[in-house]
Amino acid sequence: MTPDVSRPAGPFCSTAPLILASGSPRRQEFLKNLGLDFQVLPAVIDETPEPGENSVHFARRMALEKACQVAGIHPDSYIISADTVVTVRDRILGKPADGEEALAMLTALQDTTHTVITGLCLHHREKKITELQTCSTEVTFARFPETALRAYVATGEPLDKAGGYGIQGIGGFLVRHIRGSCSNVIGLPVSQLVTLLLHHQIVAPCPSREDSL
Ligand SMILES: Cc1cn([C@H]2C[C@H](O)[C@@H](COP(=O)(O)OP(=O)(O)OP(=O)(O)O)O2)c(=O)[nH]c1=O
Repeated sequence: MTPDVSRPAGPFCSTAPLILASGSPRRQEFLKNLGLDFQVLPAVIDETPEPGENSVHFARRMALEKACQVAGIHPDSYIISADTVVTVRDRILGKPADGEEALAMLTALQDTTHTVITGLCLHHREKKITELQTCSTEVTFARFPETALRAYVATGEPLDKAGGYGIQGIGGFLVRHIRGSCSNVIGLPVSQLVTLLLHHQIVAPCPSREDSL
């Protein structure tokens, strides 16, 4: 593989075959920034909550199902998967189906605090390793006129994102306060993930980086 010279080398190196079971460009970017070599293999699963299922259970179940599906094809690799949902007043908000649903989600989040929950899974079928964790972040939105929300939806940014916004992009204007991991809101609790990867010795600090100080 040709190294990407425009990107500074990340602080870690992979020590085992690693698969990201996600089509999310944000999750891919996080792993690239860490310096990891990995393959991308998005899982295709039914992402519908069971009746009465709470958000934490749902996000964990989705992350586990994504990992297990890809493990069926690659039982000899470590698989990372995640699922991010927004929850407000006991409702689970996934990705909006269209602009109208995105607007309804953003309206429900106005001037209030919601929780962003990510289920994170690290799985290796042959080694019988399944780590399933949760990360929660509280996000408080300001209030804006409906015309502003409509104009934001028209940018197209909300459509592939849970809750109908992207904190890392234009949607940053919606957020008055955040408590907890920001990377978690963007789809991957990176600090928690690196702790897991180091614990299982799947990544190591990159020796060339350590020596170049
Ligand atoms: C709230 C919020 C969500 N998101 C994204 C993170 C996730 O990619 C997405 C939630 O959908 P997910 O179903 O978690 O992930 P995905 O469909 O993008 O990818 P895959 O199912 O293949 O793993 O919303 C942001 O990028 N910024 C935000 O501020």
